[in-house]
Amino acid sequence: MTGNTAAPNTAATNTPAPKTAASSTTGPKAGTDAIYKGLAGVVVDTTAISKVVPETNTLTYRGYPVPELAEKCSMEQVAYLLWHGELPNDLQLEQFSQRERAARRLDRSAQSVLARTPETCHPMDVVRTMISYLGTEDPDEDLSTTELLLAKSQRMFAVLPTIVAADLRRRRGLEPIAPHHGLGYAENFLYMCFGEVPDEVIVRAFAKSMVLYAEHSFNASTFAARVVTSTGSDIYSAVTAAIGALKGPLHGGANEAVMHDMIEIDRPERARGWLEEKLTAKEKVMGFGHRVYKRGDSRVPTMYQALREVSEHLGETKWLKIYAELEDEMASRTGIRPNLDFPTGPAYYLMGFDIPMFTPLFVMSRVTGWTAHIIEQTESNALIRPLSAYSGPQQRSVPA
Ligand SMILES: CC(=O)SCCNC(=O)CCNC(=O)[C@H](O)C(C)(C)COP(=O)(O)OP(=O)(O)OC[C@H]1O[C@@H](n2cnc3c(N)ncnc32)[C@H](O)[C@@H]1OP(=O)(O)O
Ligand SMILES: O=C([O-])CC(=O)C(=O)O
Repeated sequence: MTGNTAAPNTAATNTPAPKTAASSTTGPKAGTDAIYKGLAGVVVDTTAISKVVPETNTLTYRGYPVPELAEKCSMEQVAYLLWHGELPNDLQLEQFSQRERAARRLDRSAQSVLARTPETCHPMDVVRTMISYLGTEDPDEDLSTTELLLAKSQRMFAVLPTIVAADLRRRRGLEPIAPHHGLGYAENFLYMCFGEVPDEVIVRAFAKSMVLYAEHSFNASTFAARVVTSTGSDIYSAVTAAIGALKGPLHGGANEAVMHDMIEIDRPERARGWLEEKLTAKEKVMGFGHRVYKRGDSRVPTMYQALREVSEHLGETKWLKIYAELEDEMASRTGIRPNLDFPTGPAYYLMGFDIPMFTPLFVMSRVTGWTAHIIEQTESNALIRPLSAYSGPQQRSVPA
C-alpha cells in the first residue's frame, strides 16, 4: 500500500471524525475535503519495523517486545535487528560490532567543523550540522542501494556518540577523548563523556534508554525523514530533517524540558502546587501525554525502573519523589500519563549529563529507527504529498 491515494485512508482504527473544508467553491474536489489536522489518526503507509498497540500498551521492534529487548539485548543487537529484520547470531554480531568500532572516529575535517560551531548554540544544532557535514564528505551521497544505505546508517550510528561526547566535553572546557575500541557502544560513549566507564547500574540504565528510544513507528521525526526520502533525496538530508523535528519540545526536546521543570519545582512538596498553576494557566506539562498512547506509554515502566535503580544506587531520590507527586496529581486531575521523556529526563541528569545534551542522546539512538524507515521508504517509495484546503482570499487582480 502506498500513501498517494486521493482520499484519506479509512483503514485507520480510531480515526477521528474529519473536519471539512470551509468553502466548497475554493476547497478541494469532492471526496478530498476531509481535513485531518496534524494527520491525527491517519494511516499513511505500512511498516514492518515496529508496531505500537495503544489498547494493549505494547510496542514491538520487528515482532520482539521492547521491554524484553531492553532487558536482554545491547544497542548493537537492536540496531542490527531494526536494519536487518532479525537479531544477529554470534558471528553476525561480532562482525557488526567490528564495523561499528572501526567507524567511530571523527576525521580531522569533521573535528574542525565541530570546533567551529559556536558553544552558545544548542547541542542539537551541532548534531544537525555534523550529520549534514558528513553528507558532504560521502562520495556516494546520492546513491541509495540498500547495501549503501545500510553502510551510511551504520556510519552515522557509530560516529554520533563521538560527536555528542566531544561536544559535551568542550562545553565543559575539556579535550575530547578518542573512542575506546575495547568497549561496547554504551560503555564507550560513557567513557568518551566522563573519562571512565561508570558503575554497572549506570551503564545498564543508559543502555536501556538507548534501546527504548530507538524506534517508534511514524512519529514526527521519522515521518520527516520519510518525507525527505520520498522525494528521492539522500539519507543525510533525511536524517538532518529528522534531527530538526526531534528538537522540538513537543517531541524529543521534552526530555530536557522535564528536567528544567523538576529543577524549578525543586522540592517534592512543591510539585502539586506547581502542577496546579500549570494546568490553571492551560500550559502543557512536559513529559506527559502522547499522540498515540492515551493510557500510558509502553516504554515508561522499563525506564522508570532504570531511573529508580540509578536513584537508589546514587542515594539521590529527590527526583523520584517529584516524579511520583507529578504523576499522581496529573493522573487524578487530567488522566494524562507520562511518556518516555518523563523518566529519561531525571535519569540522564543523575547519570551526569548536562540538560542540553539530553535530546542529542535521543538522536544517537533514534538514528537507527530513522534510517530503517529511510531504507523501507526507499524500497517501496511513493512521493509524500498531501492536499490542503485553501482558506485564503478569493482570486483577485493585482492593483494597477
Ligand atoms: C518521545 C516523544 O516525543 S513523547 C512526546 C513528548 N512531548 C511532550 O511530553 C510534550 C507535552 N505533551 C504534549 O504536548 C501532547 O501530549 C503531545 C503533543 C505529545 C500529543 O498531543 P496530541 O495528540 O496532539 O494531543 P493534544 O495536544 O491535542 O491533547 C489533547 C488534550 O489533552 C491535553 N494535553 C495533552 N498533553 C498534555 C500535557 N502534557 N499537559 C497538559 N495537557 C495536555 C491537551 O491540552 C488537550 O486538551 P483539550 O482537549 O482540553 O484541548
Ligand atoms: O510516537 C511519537 O509520536 C513520539 C514518541 O513517543 C517517539 O517518537 O518515541
